[in-house]
Amino acid sequence: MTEYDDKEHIKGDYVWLDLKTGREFDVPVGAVVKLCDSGQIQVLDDEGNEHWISPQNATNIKPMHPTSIHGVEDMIRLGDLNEAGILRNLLIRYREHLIYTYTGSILVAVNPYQLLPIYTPDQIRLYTNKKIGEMPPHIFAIADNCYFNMQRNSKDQCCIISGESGAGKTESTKLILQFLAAISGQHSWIEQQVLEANPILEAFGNAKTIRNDNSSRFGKYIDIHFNKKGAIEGAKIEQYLLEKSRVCRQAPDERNYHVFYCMLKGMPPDQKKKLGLGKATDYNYLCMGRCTTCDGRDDIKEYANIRSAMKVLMFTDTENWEISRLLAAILHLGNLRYEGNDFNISVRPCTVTEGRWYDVIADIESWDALCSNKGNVDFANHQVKSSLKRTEVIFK
Ligand SMILES: Nc1ncnc2c1ncn2[C@@H]1O[C@H](COP(=O)(O)OP(=O)(O)OP(=O)(O)O)[C@@H](O)[C@H]1O
Repeated sequence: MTEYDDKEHIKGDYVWLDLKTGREFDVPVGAVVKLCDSGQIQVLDDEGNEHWISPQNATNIKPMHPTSIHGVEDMIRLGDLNEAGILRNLLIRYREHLIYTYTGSILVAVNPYQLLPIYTPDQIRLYTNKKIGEMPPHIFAIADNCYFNMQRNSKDQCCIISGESGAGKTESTKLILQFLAAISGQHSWIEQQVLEANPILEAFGNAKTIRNDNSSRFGKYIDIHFNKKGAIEGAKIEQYLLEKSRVCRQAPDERNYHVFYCMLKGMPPDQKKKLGLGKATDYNYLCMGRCTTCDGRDDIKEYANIRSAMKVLMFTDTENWEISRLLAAILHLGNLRYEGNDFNISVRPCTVTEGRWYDVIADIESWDALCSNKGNVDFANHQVKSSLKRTEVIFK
């Protein structure tokens, strides 16, 4: 027993309150003693609830270590280094809009779900060329540390960003890139291209899910190359495990990839006419989740951003048009309906009973490439009733 957990509780003391509810994630919460009256103790917990603790339940409260009372910037310093201590530390800091906290060299970020004024050019300047710990915890401090370790030691550096869906990984990645681009100096075309790759990747690889309106449905590894002077010279982005099934199916309240909705909202009418495109609700592949819009996302504006990012990345007009045609063909193909003709032979022909814009579908030169990528799929041996599934197989 330490000195601080051996004493009588008095008004104003901070304690850990273990309500022992038996529920999942049952951890003690912080509380402050409001009253001590003939053995009974009244406490007010961090969530604003009052509790009376009888002498029989006195073991439900334990004194709090002084480091947990007002929180610490580096959780290594917590006297109560346990789940309750960590969670309370993050909570009280979060309530003061301090979303970043260190645990040694690891940065813990709590998603604020609001734009905080902590990513300005002034903040970038403040965090440039500082040792970790010299300034309050910040994602810029981690980026700065990597950059200067790379320069000082001539060694590659790596940041791993992990967390559950919606935790803020994508935003953190963008902030690190923004910081590196700002401090590496020259503001070159290459730097611009590295930054502008994001809107394109997000358009084709992010979607609205029930947990995150802009959920990345793939993992990525971004390799940034710096020259000897520390300027960005190039980048390579590798993507892993794209959730291909989303092209054909979406869970309730979820959307397909952003690019489809952006294209239908933002493409000029004459181009849409050529591709036979209508509105999102016209396409099976876009409305399975019964959700074609996304609060807080402006698909028209996003389409303009995608197009300008494509310009920066030097996609030609022909390439842009081919991409639009491919996207349109996917949507039309999703609207086709089939009927089997003869179920007695192994290669079962079928008739398309419903569908329009065959020319857009048939005219896609890349179909062959798409299908041959699926090398092992034997279309002939699938049941004709699963023709719809076959269409999906092409996309997956
Ligand atoms: N630092 C931040 N400041 C303000 N808002 C943020 C911050 N980090 C995240 N958000 C908000 O939270 C949302 C979800 O974050 P983000 O897309 O980065 O999560 P994620 O971890 O990449 O999720 P997923 O694994 O689903 O892709 C963002 O769209 C943004 O609104």
